[in-house]
Amino acid sequence: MSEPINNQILSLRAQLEEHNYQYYVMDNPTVPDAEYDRLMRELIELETAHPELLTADSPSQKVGGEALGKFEQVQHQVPMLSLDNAFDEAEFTAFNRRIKERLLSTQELAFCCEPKLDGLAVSILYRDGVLVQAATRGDGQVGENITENVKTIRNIPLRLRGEDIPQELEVRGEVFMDSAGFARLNETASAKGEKTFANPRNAAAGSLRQLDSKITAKRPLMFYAYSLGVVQGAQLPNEHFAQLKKLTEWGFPMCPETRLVEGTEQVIEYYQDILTRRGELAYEIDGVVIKVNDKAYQEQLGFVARAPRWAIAFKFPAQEEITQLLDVEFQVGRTGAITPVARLEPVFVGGVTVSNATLHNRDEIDRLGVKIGDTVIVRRAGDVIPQVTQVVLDRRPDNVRDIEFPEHCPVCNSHVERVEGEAVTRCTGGLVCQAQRKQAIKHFASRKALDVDGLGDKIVEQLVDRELVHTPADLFVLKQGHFESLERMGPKSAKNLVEALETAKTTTLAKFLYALGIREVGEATAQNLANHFLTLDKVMSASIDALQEVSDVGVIVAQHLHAFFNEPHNQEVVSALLAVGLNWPDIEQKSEQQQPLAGLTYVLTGTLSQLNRNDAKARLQALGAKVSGSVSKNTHALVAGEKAGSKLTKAQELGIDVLDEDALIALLAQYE
Ligand SMILES: NC(=O)c1ccc[n+]([C@@H]2O[C@H](COP(=O)([O-])OP(=O)(O)OC[C@H]3O[C@@H](n4cnc5c(N)ncnc54)[C@H](O)[C@@H]3O)[C@@H](O)[C@H]2O)c1
Ligand SMILES: [Zn+2]
Repeated sequence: MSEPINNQILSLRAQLEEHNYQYYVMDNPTVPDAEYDRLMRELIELETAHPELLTADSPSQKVGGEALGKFEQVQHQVPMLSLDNAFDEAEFTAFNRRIKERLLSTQELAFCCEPKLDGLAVSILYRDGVLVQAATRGDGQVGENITENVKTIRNIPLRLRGEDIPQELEVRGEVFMDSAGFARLNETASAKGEKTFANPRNAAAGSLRQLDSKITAKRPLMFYAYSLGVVQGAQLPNEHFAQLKKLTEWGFPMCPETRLVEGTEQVIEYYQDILTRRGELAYEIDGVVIKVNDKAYQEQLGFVARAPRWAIAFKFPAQEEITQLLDVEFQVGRTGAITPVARLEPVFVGGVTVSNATLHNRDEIDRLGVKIGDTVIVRRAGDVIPQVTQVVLDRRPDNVRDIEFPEHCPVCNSHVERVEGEAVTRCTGGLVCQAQRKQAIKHFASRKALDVDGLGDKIVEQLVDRELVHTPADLFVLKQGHFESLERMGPKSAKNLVEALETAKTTTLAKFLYALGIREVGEATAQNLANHFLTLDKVMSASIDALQEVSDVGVIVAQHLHAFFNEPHNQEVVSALLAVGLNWPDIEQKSEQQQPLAGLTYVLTGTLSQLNRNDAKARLQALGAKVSGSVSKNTHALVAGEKAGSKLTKAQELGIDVLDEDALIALLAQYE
């Protein structure tokens, strides 16, 4: 009988040891805390049922973490312990009952309630009011000397303030990273292609345990004091809460949510209140810590192997859980962005059952290295949409499949486009895609586009929801009766709307191009396109290179334009718009006289100091010149600003005229 049990115990211990190593030594846990806590519970239950199998070196008996050899070691005079957990109200009441029995107390106890900050414990030693040493918890007996790093944390006093300064004072508390600082740190790291931290706790631990304190100094670390170690040469209050108050007088920050309460009912109220506000707090917490307030009682209760009997961590529902990635589907957003969505084996996390999580984009999938069938960690913090944060590689099954990004929009089947340097993949069917329809039609009718008077957002939404309008072209075939059927639409406004649509049919090429809602094509760009190409046909058939000759159009905008007009669905809508009668006056080609630089190609290079490059380009174009991106034998002249490079060399090789900025200004002045 006890043979298989012993094996089970040994296996649990081995798993927990490995998790401890990843978590405490590498600051890079491979499973969520909830999973770790379950394994620990299982171990403790087996050991309790079979006390003969309990050994002193079991992870259930030790404070996790060992001091790394790369740091000097610090022996703690008073051990730094862990905390026992209560996972629900019943476990908390059981804790209360146990201690009352031990204390032979029939009265409700006073408790100090504190958020359980998710960072790491440090001990900071002051001699005659000056910070002389700081250490991590380590294995509880021996920690790591991190004095220089701790000195860089802005809200830790280097010198105590106020009066009655003790000869020796050891303050303990949590070093943590607030949520905003954590997000910023990870954003910067991922922008640089560096490794990101799984959660604020690991970010805090990784930042504090640096050999170079200059690195620590750059990290957004904070500290809240929550207890005392050694104290010599001072008379302190004999209640925990009052001691914390004393610490604040000496200049230590204390968590502002700390409260003194009486009895279990008030503890539960406190727990509920903090749980409700969990998402609003500036930092992450994984529960609250409940401590017997009376120091004499604390002493009477004492310790077990790895935790005090007088305190308990009353945990919140986990925000990270482990589950299976069943499949990946692709959703199309209002603006055409295609987001991969993970379909998960449903799992209870962050207080709800989660079966979908976002995978953000293609880069994120690559970064995670995730495949369909993988075991993954899902995180749901507050109201933020659940995310897949990590793959548990140890638990990758053999039959995993790669995630294939679609080449066509899953909603409208248009081509998808991915612009270089952008993480997002988009549907190019802006005018037809059901997912983008409302947005596209609102934009089409907006004031700076076709300016359809009276076609407000609410009306567009109803038209789309009732399937009366699929593309902007459909607007123009609607009759008064269609509009009258909408909510809050009388015959008069319906009639006005039909007339407004009729009026809107006559527009300009620039407004028409803008109304199409092509990504990054604003009013000014649309105007430049119209001036440059003169006709819609020429805009639609222009190559990426030709598009870049237009002022204000760089390679990205050119790619968006090209992709848009090459999508057959969009071509159909444009034809339909022309068929229902959209029209605009011809743009007059300026006469030769007004276009003294007609037929000449200029290239701009280097930095211009008096003119803005785009303006210079636009002004040359207004005079009829072409402005190209590269020098060839067809180039009429090169305008070379400061620090001109290879284009200048090439122009010189080809014997092409080179103008400096002053010469360009003189040229423009001559004709403008
Ligand atoms: N995911 C993993 O692989 C993995 C591995 C090891 C440990 N863990 C997690 O760590 C836990 C064990 O770590 P632990 O031993 O540090 O215990 P703990 O984090 O559950 O509790 C003790 C710690 O709480 C912190 N704390 C925060 N606020 C406090 C306050 N107001 N008063 C007192 N202490 C406060 C202190 O740092 C203290 O050391 C596990 O329950 C698990 O959740 C996870
Ligand atoms: Zn689409």
